[in-house]
Amino acid sequence: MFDGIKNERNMMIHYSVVVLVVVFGVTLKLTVTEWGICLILCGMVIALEQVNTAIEAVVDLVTEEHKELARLAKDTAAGAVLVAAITAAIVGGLIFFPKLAQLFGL
Ligand SMILES: Nc1ncnc2c1ncn2[C@@H]1O[C@H](COP(=O)(O)OP(=O)(O)OP(=O)(O)O)[C@@H](O)[C@H]1O
Repeated sequence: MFDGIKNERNMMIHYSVVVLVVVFGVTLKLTVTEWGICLILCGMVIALEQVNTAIEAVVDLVTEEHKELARLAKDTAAGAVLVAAITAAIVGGLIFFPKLAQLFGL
């Protein structure tokens, strides 16, 4: 599951965010639907990070030369993780910000 320092660091960041989501989710009393959405998004980001790691490994296995297709494969896989992470952050904000604002009376 954890391969390489950078990938291990990325996974630790993802799992730290999951812990924060669970802590804030319990504190702010998310509904079942909100829990479902948050868990799907967390799972999507972590799964895509694993696919990204797999694609990097396969590319490095196939060639160590500098090739356009290798660059395309790695950058597209990394881009997929980024798109998922940005989507998760936006949807997480839509769920958590109104509850936080209400909690702090804003
Ligand atoms: N064989 C290659 N041919 C062409 N470009 C490459 C190749 N290997 C890596 N690159 C380029 O260098 C960047 C960094 O490659 P590296 O193998 O270090 O991936 P990485 O930093 O672990 O990836 P990421 O940060 O996207 O998860 C890639 O995103 C890609 O643009």
